[in-house]
Amino acid sequence: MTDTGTPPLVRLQDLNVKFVTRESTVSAVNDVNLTLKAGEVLCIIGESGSGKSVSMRALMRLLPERRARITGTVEVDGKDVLSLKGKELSDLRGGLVSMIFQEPMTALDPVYTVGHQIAETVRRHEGCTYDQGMERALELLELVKVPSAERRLRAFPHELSGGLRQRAMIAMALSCRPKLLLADEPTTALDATVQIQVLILLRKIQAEMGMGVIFVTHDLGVAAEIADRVAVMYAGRIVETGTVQEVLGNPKHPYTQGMLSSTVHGNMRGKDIEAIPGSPPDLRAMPPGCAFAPRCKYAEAACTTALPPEVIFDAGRMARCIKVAPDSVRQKELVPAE
Ligand SMILES: Nc1ncnc2c1ncn2[C@@H]1O[C@H](COP(=O)(O)OP(=O)(O)OP(=O)(O)O)[C@@H](O)[C@H]1O
Repeated sequence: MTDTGTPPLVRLQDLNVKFVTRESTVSAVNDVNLTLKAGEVLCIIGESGSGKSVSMRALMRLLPERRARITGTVEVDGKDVLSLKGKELSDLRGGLVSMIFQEPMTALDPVYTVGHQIAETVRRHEGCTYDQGMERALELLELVKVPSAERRLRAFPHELSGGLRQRAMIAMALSCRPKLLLADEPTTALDATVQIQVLILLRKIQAEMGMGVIFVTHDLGVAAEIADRVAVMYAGRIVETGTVQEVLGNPKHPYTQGMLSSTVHGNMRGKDIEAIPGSPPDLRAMPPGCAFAPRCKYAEAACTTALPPEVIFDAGRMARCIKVAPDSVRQKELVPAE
């Protein structure tokens, strides 16, 4: 439950995803706990391979069913996503939840005009006529600020610039009036000016529609721009959560601190940028203790033998690090390694 007594829009509880092949098992997502309230923007940040996309895909059940072993609880709008079948699952994907990606051509079909694709989606979803669908397509292109929207309805995706294609994909994603939008690095491929325009637009539409958004990025600047709350992932685990101000302004986990000091931001002229040494662990052979310990300048012996507990500071403010835990927690709650 949220503090207003309503169930959260998204609840992930002890989510684990393993990819099993004959040769190896990849622990891509480990014991992830997250909630998202309706109308809130959560950014999941972390470097490549940290499990951000796999967590999003688990939410929409878009992982290869035979290879991906998913355990735990995934609830969206009170629905138990992992047990949905057939029509219930397509209602989730085509209505309640929408997803936008870095590459718009994964969502847009190159052989149909932009207007046709949006109109068809609206027609199927709302049971209206094709012409009504086309009217809504026009409204949606105007909503995402595509200039000369009427003319762009008749354009094929390849006739649009990268920024306009991104806007067309957002229009398409909004066409089913989703309660939840999953955004997987949707602005990463755009140049900085276009990126900021798309982020501001998304934030505005999200607030107007009261839509929940989970936004995946490796870019702290993007998180600062769009997020209400932030979850930092490292090697498949959430290592820190909090409001965007708390996490970026007062990071508690050494990994978050390292990411911030290795990022160029504000007026850094004359200041050193400090890269985090080393690289993330092999997800096929995870170390027994904290996965960040081999790269952490504060690591002590205990960090390499037992998994650090989630240290909760306030509702929603957590860091998984024994260095920030009070002594009582350090003595009692160190979780033995599996
Ligand atoms: N279908 C799959 N089969 C096997 N392993 C996979 C599969 N999909 C993802 N993985 C592995 O799961 C791990 C997490 O991947 P994920 O795509 O979630 O990372 P990410 O944080 O989103 O990174 P990026 O920013 O590069 O997209 C990676 O090691 C990846 O190789």
